[in-house]
Amino acid sequence: MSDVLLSEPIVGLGPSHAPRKRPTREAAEAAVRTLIEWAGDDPDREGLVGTPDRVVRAYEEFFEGYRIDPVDLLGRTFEETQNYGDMVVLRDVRLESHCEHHIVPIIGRAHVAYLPSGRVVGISKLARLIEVYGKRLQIQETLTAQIADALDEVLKPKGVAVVIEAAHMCMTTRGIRKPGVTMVTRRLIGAFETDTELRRDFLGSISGSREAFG
Ligand SMILES: Nc1nc2c(ncn2[C@@H]2O[C@H](COP(=O)(O)OP(=O)(O)OP(=O)(O)O)[C@@H](O)[C@H]2O)c(=O)[nH]1
Ligand SMILES: [Zn+2]
Repeated sequence: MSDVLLSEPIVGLGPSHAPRKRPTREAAEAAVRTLIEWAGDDPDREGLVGTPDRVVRAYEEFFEGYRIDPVDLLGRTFEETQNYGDMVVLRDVRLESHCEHHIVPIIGRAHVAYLPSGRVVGISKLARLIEVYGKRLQIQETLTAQIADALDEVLKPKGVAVVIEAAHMCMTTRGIRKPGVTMVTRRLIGAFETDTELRRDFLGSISGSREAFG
């Protein structure tokens, strides 16, 4: 199997995302073919003959977050805010990721808040930040921490809060098979950690938010 250098390196904050080599597309398709055979089917039958190509294209979509730099994403900020200083909350952002243990979906919702110190970021960039880290192989704790830390490091606000509620298909469709179970994780930084009233405000503003697991 010959390796080619990624045209764009895997990027991100934190030590686990150093630029890496990745295998060729042909090698990736061959691996899917092997998995089809492992499952017990014939990769040459009509219905499956295009599947390795489709799976590799799906992987490009599921994991495109490795090729997007969250720092660039949050780079454009606005300072003309009439000194707006209260918290900004984006709630009920649908979250789609893949569990790094079984490579099956994690589906849920994320709530992100920050307390600006002068600068604000375009609201869509918060949703994009969730996507960048969601479209990588993850465990929910790391995903939560990465989103919060990126916002904190780039925007340098007075505080950041991230809450994720998600269902893990590796727990619902296999293994222990417990449908309806959701995992809740949170990362509170700065004022959200130290100011009890602010934290209560934030948690109140996301409670009773709508269902997003469908
Ligand atoms: N903490 C945490 N655990 C996760 C997450 N996603 C999946 N897991 C768990 O990761 C664990 C992997 O356990 P292993 O014993 O190595 O794998 P396994 O034999 O497939 O485990 P089972 O799922 O229990 O069948 C399982 O307990 C999963 O439920 C996550 O986001 N955070
Ligand atoms: Zn899993």
